[in-house]
Amino acid sequence: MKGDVRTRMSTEEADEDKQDDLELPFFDFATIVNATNNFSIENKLGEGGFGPVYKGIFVDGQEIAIKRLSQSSGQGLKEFRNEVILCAKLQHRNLVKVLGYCIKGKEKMLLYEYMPNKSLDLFLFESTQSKCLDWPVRFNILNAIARGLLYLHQDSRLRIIHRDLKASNILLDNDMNPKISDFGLARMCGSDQVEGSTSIIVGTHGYMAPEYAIDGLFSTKSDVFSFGVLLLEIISGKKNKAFTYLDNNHNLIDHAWTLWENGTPEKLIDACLENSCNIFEVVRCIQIILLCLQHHPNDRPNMTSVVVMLTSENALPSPKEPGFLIRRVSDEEGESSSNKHTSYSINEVTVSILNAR
Ligand SMILES: Nc1ncnc2c1ncn2[C@@H]1O[C@H](COP(=O)(O)OP(=O)(O)OP(=O)(O)O)[C@@H](O)[C@H]1O
Repeated sequence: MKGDVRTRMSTEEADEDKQDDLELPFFDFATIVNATNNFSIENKLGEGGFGPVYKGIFVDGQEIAIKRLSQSSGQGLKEFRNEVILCAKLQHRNLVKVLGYCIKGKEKMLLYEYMPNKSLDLFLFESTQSKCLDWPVRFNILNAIARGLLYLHQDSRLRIIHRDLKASNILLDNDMNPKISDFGLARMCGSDQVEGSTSIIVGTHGYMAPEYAIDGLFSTKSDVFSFGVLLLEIISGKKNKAFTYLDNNHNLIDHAWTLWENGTPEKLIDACLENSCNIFEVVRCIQIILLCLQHHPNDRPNMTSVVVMLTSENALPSPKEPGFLIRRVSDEEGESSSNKHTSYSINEVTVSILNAR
């Protein structure tokens, strides 16, 4: 890496914070302060559950994004190290590249490649982005996400379950190529292990598979469910969690299933795609989505099959009913942030199961 100057320790104190077993370059705090104009508000790109993200520019002109973990985020050194360790071992054109890290006292930061078009959610859901992404762009995005996820599940040195796949974790480069980001919640599993369980459910409402939201069981197939939700949002231009139709008990997954059963899946398609979409391709994608959203993990395809289905014209199986939908009571009462991480013990959570058929 060309940044020897940047990684050089400026103080003895910085040396103390360097974690020698982390395989990523260490950047000293002064370098980052300089690159972000002392974390100025003008440099702020956004804010997630773990803290603000800033744009930075190194003295040689290289642009970077810096995630500064807020001390109240709940992400401790353990999760931080988890993300750093995972990121160091992962390399794929559809995963965001992590350039290094910085720890100074209680400050913990991750440095990423800068993605000029920020995140997919801004294009799909924000009214400020007036430009409609046309179908070829969306189709490229969803195919590329599928390949990134396939790499995580099967082709990387490790087998990774992401656990927080969603539109705001898909970053877009200059040419609108997507890269999956945010590995803070990801879990490694051994070559034979395909699932795990936890009593602490972390993830994002609207994207969690039922077996994960209810029983804390996560697997590559719970990621496949989240991928299905993400695709549904890409095709409809609507946010699953925010979508309501006729009554509050009818969300986007339910709506998609109803349209499918009625033989009118094309009604799901984002209205602004009217002139750019290939209707057969989109309806095929909707069928793939519904296969990914099936209630039982074993019924869902793995990512190898999904990639094949997206790129071939082979006949597809018929989907069974989608998974249960979960909401916390506080959501129904109108939680202010629609995009917050949930982190709660399943014993404490009050869930209402919608569409329990
Ligand atoms: N590498 C990057 N390049 C450009 N913008 C980025 C980059 N990483 C993050 N951002 C911007 O910062 C915002 C916050 O990102 P972050 O990953 O912290 O949270 P999030 O995914 O939006 O939410 P959550 O933490 O709940 O998952 C993103 O939505 C995106 O707009």
